[in-house]
Amino acid sequence: MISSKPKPLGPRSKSAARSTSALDSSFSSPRHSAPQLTLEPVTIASRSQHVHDHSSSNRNSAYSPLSPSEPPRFNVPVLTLGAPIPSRIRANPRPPNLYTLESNPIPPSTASSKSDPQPGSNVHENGATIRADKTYSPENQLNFRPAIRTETQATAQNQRLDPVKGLMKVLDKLSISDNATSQRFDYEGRSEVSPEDDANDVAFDTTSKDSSVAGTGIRSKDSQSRSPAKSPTLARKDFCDDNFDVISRLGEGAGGAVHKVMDKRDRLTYARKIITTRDSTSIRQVVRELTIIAEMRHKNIILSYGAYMSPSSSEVKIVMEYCEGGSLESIGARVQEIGAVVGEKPAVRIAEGILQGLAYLHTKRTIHRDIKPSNILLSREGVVKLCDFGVSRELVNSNVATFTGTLLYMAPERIAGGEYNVRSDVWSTGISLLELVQNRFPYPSDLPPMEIVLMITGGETPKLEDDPASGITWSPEMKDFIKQALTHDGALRPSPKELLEHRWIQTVMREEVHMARWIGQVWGWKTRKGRSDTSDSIRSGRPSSSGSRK
Ligand SMILES: Nc1ncnc2c1ncn2[C@@H]1O[C@H](COP(=O)(O)OP(=O)(O)OP(=O)(O)O)[C@@H](O)[C@H]1O
Repeated sequence: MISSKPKPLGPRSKSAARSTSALDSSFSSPRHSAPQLTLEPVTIASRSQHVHDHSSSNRNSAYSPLSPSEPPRFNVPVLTLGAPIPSRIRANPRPPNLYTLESNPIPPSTASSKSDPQPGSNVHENGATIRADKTYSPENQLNFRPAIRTETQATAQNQRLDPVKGLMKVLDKLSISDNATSQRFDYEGRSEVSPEDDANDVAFDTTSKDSSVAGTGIRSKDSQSRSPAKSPTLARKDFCDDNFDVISRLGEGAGGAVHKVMDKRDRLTYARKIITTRDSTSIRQVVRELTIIAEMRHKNIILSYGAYMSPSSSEVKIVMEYCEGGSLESIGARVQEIGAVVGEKPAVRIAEGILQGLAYLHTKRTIHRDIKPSNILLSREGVVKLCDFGVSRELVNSNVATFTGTLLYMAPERIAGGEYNVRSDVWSTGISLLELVQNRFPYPSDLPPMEIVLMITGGETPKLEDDPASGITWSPEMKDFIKQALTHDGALRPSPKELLEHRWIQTVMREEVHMARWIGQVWGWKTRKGRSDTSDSIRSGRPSSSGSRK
């Protein structure tokens, strides 16, 4: 028995990865033979703080930097845990967003002068080839439902140069319809699926009898807070600052902060994203985001309840469902913190949820364009919810060469400024998953952006590799899945729908995984009996009998 007292770790230090345990080991048969470790409670932020606040800023402040005497333990250039690290790479294994390049998709002047390409023809712009199945202009940015589109097009001349007017119109239309909370669509956008019918989607209701999540034995930590699904009377309501209590700060992105808020009128909890509209460009961005999210109804896409603009400020506030499970970024950090690893079964559920969400977006002619761990949320029941459509846009945006999103997760073709499509989101999914299961970013992280760009575009493709030192072995199917997702050539890379057919998804999805329990284990949520659900097998790294990592 090795006894290891956790040392203060850098945010993504790999020392924890050496003392791993499969987070799903309680309901799986791990293939790894991780050393048995006694992990003492880590000396970082309290568990309750993690449950309610997954902000990266909070998390970062909870960690101490590696002590100068302790060598960094994560690996370069890519994939094998434990290799030494060049001195040029600092201890922080993943930098913050290196940069996010944003630009207005079409300046009004350009838009008004541009002649619309014929559907089906190819548009060449800034080195990118775009299939112009549909044209993109500020006019249809301001629309979010087909019926309104026609009307808006009719008044396009008036609106083109008035983004504030367009924003107000979108805000006005955005409030959710009375029955929207009970309506979901499959990823083909065909059939409606109600949360009650969907066994995976027990989300939205922590109001039932005993505030526990169905079947999990996990009692809601915040029995006073409720999610909105079972309150049809309040499905449509007016949102304004006065009606909300801010409970905690969940995080902050480029656009603004996200808070957990509670509606004082009914004590329902939401996540509220603030976007500061400094100028017409950011207003256009907000309009784009609102336009996209207002259309989305899928269990793997964050549900938006409405938006409002504070009269006294230039802020737009988007009210959306609160995802108690946090982002993959916060989950990854937490998993590392407790000295565990994510097993294949939960990994496959997460992968499947992301791909279903992307496939659905594709049916809506949308690519996300900013898939990364902080934009992949999990509900309390462990259901994936893609969020942050601030930089996503319609597939046929004629200015697709606009270089947005986070560089680190960008597909090679995007970085190279070439043609891209929904398959670029698949690359970002592969990098995000690889980072999650390996507990480290797949590329050397503190390299100057240009060096990372060269690695990504130069074809240095990360792989999922076993970690013999920790006794971790991944299935060949999972390795192949990652390999397919990270196909360097965007044209050869599978689409989300194609990747859903991969045998790793197909086989492992058949196995039972209790994602609600898993996410409860990750965050150490209390069970009905009042004890933490972070089971002994997670803490100790106890290998299960058959030694499979699944
Ligand atoms: N609906 C939600 N429920 C719970 N947490 C959320 C929700 N939406 C966002 N968050 C948290 O807030 C953080 C900030 O979200 P946001 O979308 O503003 O920015 P980001 O994705 O982190 O960065 P950027 O927008 O700059 O790329 C996320 O990382 C996530 O942890």
